[in-house]
Amino acid sequence: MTVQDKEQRIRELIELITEYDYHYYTLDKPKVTDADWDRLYDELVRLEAETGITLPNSPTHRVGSGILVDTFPEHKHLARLWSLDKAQSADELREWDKRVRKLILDHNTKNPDGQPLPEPQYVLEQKFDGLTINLTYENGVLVQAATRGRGVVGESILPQVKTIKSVPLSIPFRDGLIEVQGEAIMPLSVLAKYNEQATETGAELLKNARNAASGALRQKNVESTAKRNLDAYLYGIGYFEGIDFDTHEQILDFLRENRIKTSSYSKVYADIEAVIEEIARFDQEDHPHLDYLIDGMVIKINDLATRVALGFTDKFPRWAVAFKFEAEEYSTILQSVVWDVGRTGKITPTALLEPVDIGGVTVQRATLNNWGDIQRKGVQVGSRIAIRRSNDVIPEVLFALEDDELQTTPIDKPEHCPSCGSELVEKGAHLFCQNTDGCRTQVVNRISHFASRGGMDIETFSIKTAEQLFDELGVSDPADLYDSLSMDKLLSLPRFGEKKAQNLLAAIEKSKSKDLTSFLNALGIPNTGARMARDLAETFGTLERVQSAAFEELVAIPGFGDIVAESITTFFGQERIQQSIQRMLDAGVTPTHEAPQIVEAAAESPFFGKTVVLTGTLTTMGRNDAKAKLEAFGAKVTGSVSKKTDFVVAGEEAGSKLTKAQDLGVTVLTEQEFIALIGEA
Ligand SMILES: NC(=O)c1ccc[n+]([C@@H]2O[C@H](COP(=O)([O-])OP(=O)(O)OC[C@H]3O[C@@H](n4cnc5c(N)ncnc54)[C@H](O)[C@@H]3O)[C@@H](O)[C@H]2O)c1
Ligand SMILES: [Zn+2]
Repeated sequence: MTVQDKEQRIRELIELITEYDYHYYTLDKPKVTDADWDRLYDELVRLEAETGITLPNSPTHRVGSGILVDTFPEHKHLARLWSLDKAQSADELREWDKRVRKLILDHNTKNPDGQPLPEPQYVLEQKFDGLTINLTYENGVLVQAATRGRGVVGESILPQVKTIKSVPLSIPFRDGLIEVQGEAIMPLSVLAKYNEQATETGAELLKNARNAASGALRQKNVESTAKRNLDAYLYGIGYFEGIDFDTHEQILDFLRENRIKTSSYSKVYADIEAVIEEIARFDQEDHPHLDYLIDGMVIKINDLATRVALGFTDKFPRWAVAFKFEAEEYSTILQSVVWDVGRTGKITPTALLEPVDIGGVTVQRATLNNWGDIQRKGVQVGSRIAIRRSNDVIPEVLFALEDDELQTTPIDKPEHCPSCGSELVEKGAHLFCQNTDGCRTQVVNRISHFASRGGMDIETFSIKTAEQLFDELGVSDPADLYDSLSMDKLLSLPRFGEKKAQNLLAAIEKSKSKDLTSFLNALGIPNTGARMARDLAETFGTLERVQSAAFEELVAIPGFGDIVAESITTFFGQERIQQSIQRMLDAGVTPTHEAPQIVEAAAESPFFGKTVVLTGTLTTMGRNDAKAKLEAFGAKVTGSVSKKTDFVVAGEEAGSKLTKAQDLGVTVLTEQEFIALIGEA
């Protein structure tokens, strides 16, 4: 590239980034994923460094979007807000640490008579991904709340911020003026619930938690903001008078004393290697369990005098750096859609993608959930789409990115089952094949699920076995496994020797004594996962009682909504299912439930007969241990908080469940209180 080419590219990049920033910051409707944006931005930074050219409108010298809409009044921040320098790798963090130490050394050498700056201590925090907010408290009263905007001037969104219940409207500190900085976020559970409802009502989906938070706070109509149930974490004080601080830790303590919500996670290290280690641990162990979005972690120098000495570039402080986690959202082109039929007859679409590299893995498929989802997400063949990275399941198509230059065509709605060709029926968002016993793929999926590990765990049974049994022996119902297979029949099958047949029959025989939870899970009740199968077994104790459970009894189980309860009653109401179950029982299947062993002193325990929810990270004993202990004391441990919950045990970083418990007035125990009550035993 010649210098002219580079300058040309710089202009292009500035234009693109400016356009994307407008969509991201001002409209809350990103045109590209963060990963795409970061790539362009990094390219711009590199070209500017190579050429020494920085145009006056370059985003590399500016905080935020630069565009404020006139919907909201302006607020001039008392102390400017900044962007953060970024590190993508451990080595980049080491370089940053070196720079910091050199700056400190230089400062101390140049000022031999002054108070020398101490060796750096690093505070490690989570980098919340939402909308930056700056709260002004004047003599104890919240008088202003603003977005970051351009850093110097933001938008005043006080009425909107007041809808966030954890933001105190007044604080005990009444002796001056302070500005508290933080991030407003939408909890992931709130987002999921919102989108679930939007799916039912056909309303527009929220794309992700960041845009949702940002969009909600920039609603003119405060009632709409309130409905979004936002939360906020505050992590710093920019401007202060009437009080003084020496360290960041003191600031955090002050915030907590003033009942301002801070993250309970912040750790201090003297050494960058320890920081790097902890970041890796956190990303592995804690990150997946958070109920809010974070896009990385922030490392800040603890000592405030050092911060003043190190100062700022025109964009970010030299005393802090953000370690960015690998992006969650990536973009690619949707090339076509293939349809499959699952064990319940549900027809599911899979998107075939232009291959995209996600963390070293080439991804070519993503799930689209169902026909209704395709409509709502507005994706078409040829669309540029955002997909979400996930570690163990195939990625999900999130939404179509706006790109006017692409030729797209609507996705055809299938009329016939891809496996058996029978006509499909539309129910809500889903399409169904109703050829329950004759649809090969459907039957094979159903029987394989029945025999799988989480179900009846029939050893040696595979998809191949299910196919063979269906094709050659007409096995289409799980009950057929128990009352219509024989040695002779199996031996008549191709590739079935005596040994193999014997093993299969023995495994089937063994499965007859599987417990009730496994049996219920094996049946594959629609919308009812393994956890719910267990809840059913624990609540009702016997198969007959589960089969005859009424809708009201089912919705009373914590975590069971209308849809689940309805699915269960409908399922057991079907004659086909009743007959199948009866045949299995006649053949000697005995699905029974054993209640957990209760310790002798249980009746005296405060947890006896109570419903308990565990949330957050328990540091002294793992959640599984805690659960086992509680059950031994006759408690029921459930997954979600409702009015029926008696106790919530909140460990570190407890999220929405804790908030919900507080809202409902459920007794909340800290880990220490819990351990005191349960006894060390
Ligand atoms: N997709 C798009 O179109 C698009 C457009 C623009 C920007 N972006 C994304 O935004 C990023 C740049 O955004 P930015 O400059 O707004 O933010 P940044 O990444 O520079 O981070 C600064 C912000 O981090 C927040 N933060 C969260 N937790 C914090 C903590 N514990 N301590 C201190 N600060 C904390 C602060 O509110 C602060 O405003 C890019 O990397 C890109 O991924 C995407
Ligand atoms: Zn079919």
